[in-house]
Amino acid sequence: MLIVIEGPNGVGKTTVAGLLAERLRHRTGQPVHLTTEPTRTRLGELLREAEAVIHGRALALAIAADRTMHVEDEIIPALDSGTIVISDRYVQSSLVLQRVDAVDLREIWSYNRYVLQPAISVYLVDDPRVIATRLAVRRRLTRLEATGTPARELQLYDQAFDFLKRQSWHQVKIDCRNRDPDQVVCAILDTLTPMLARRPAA
Ligand SMILES: Nc1ncnc2c1ncn2[C@@H]1O[C@H](COP(=O)(O)OP(=O)(O)OP(=O)(O)O)[C@@H](O)[C@H]1O
Ligand SMILES: Cc1cn([C@H]2C[C@H](O)[C@@H](COP(=O)(O)O)O2)c(=O)[nH]c1=O
Repeated sequence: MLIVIEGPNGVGKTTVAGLLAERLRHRTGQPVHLTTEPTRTRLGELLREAEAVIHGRALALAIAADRTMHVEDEIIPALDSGTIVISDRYVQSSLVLQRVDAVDLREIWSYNRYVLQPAISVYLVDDPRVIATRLAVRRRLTRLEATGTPARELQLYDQAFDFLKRQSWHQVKIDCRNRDPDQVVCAILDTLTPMLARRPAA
């Protein structure tokens, strides 16, 4: 089962993905692999380092190439061995961040349309003012964080959510307002329960 965690910069994806991995290991007794995009491969690390200078279409293509390798070399082998995979960011991130970088939504989709559909894409939302307060205390913002605003990102994420719905993606939108990370993870687990029940026992 591939679960992806999406949402604007600073909404809590990394925090929630880590906690969710722990809870799922405990609840299912099955192996859980936590991963991220850009990946921790040489290409992914290069993209993180070079995000300030690679932009627009070139970045969209490079991110899609990193994702393709991620799926083929890391995600599918883990799924094939019965492991639950959680990815911190996936396609919805591209449908937002590359748009912030002035690439058209349909063009971004054309670079991503053949990737593996996740079992569920979890979109985290919060009050843009709360997110802005979190970003304000960061020592350094990435180029794309500095270019967009939480309110604009949320607007683009909503559009990407609707777009992916039309592509028949299984998605859920989780409202994180006034919820601590534990409560957010409980809300995600509630939506995963029927899917987990259909998995063979460990
Ligand atoms: N539900 C929550 N309530 C309060 N604080 C939270 C919550 N979730 C995350 N945080 C805090 O918000 C900050 C940003 O969280 P995190 O790094 O997980 O966000 P992110 O979405 O992964 O950000 P980015 O995309 O920029 O990497 C952290 O300091 C984290 O402890
Ligand atoms: C998956 C994905 C990532 N990016 C860029 C945006 C940021 O510079 C980094 C992600 O860093 P974070 O610590 O997770 O905030 O990668 C992108 O432009 N498009 C994508 O699809």
